[in-house]
Amino acid sequence: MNEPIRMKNNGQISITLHPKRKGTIEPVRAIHVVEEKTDGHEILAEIEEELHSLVGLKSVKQMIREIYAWIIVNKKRTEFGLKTEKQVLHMMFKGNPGTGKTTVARLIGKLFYKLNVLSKGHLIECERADLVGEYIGHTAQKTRDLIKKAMGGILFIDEAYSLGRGGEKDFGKEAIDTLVKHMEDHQHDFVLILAGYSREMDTFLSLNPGLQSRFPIIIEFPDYSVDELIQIAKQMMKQKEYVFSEDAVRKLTDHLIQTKSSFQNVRFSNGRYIRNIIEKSIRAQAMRLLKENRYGRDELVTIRSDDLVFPTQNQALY
Ligand SMILES: Nc1ncnc2c1ncn2[C@@H]1O[C@H](COP(=O)(O)OP(=O)(O)OP(=O)(O)O)[C@@H](O)[C@H]1O
Repeated sequence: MNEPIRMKNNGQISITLHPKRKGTIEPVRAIHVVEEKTDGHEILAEIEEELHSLVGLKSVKQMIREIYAWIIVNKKRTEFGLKTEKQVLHMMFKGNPGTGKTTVARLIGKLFYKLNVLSKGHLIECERADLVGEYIGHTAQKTRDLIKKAMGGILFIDEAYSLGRGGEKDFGKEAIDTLVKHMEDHQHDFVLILAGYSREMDTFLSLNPGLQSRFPIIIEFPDYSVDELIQIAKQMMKQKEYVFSEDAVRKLTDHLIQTKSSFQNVRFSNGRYIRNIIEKSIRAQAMRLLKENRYGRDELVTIRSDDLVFPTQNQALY
């Protein structure tokens, strides 16, 4: 984490400032304020490490690197008094459930905190019901309260298209208007991410033409391939200190091939589906071990093919 004041190798004192960050210090004449020279590389290394832990998402990773480069270069240009592009960082994430949208939003929060773009970098996740109220004025108040909580961080609205559901007369419109007002007034205090399924988000934007230009960064999250889903599964298992037997990997692969083909063009819930299988299978393994009364280390960590529990068709959807 950045310290507000740091002595550098060359004897200069660097102050890292953010207008809203607690404990920051106003620069005084005697102190030469310089931009951290090493920070950029350190942050990039940390970000690369985090990106590495995400399976697939090649174009998402590329986009994050571009945003990173854009912020750094803009900072450097400012130092030389050069013109910079207006840095609007509100974003739209389009993709099916479980494709990593929330995970990436959290990562972007961390990145912006490290780059001093946001003072806290936390994520406030919400959906229509959290924003929309029941009477005139209630929605604006609820929306404002959430924006307040998100100050210094990211306001992530899942299934954002549902705000446009009821048209002009719906309170969703009031929520959109309040959001738009605040994203202009507090442009540098929070980042708004609207997330949702691609098709619905496109319809939502076509019905609210003024919105599109306010979200210059649009990231598409594709469905994962079977190979990627297996990698995600192995990674989740590793984090929980479990492994699949070879048979279990084969059975899971076959199941995913079959499920994905039967869900073509429908919303398959990707990483969330995998997490579901793992949680259910861990419980099934525990029942088996109890029955067999076998508690060796290998037994405790291994999920066998007959431990695997697959969700029903409906659970695969959302
Ligand atoms: N690329 C990935 N690498 C590793 N794990 C992933 C990846 N994508 C998703 N996951 C895992 O899958 C699960 C669902 O991901 P996440 O909640 O980020 O998806 P989402 O797109 O926000 O879904 P939803 O909109 O349905 O909430 C999480 O447990 C997450 O850690």
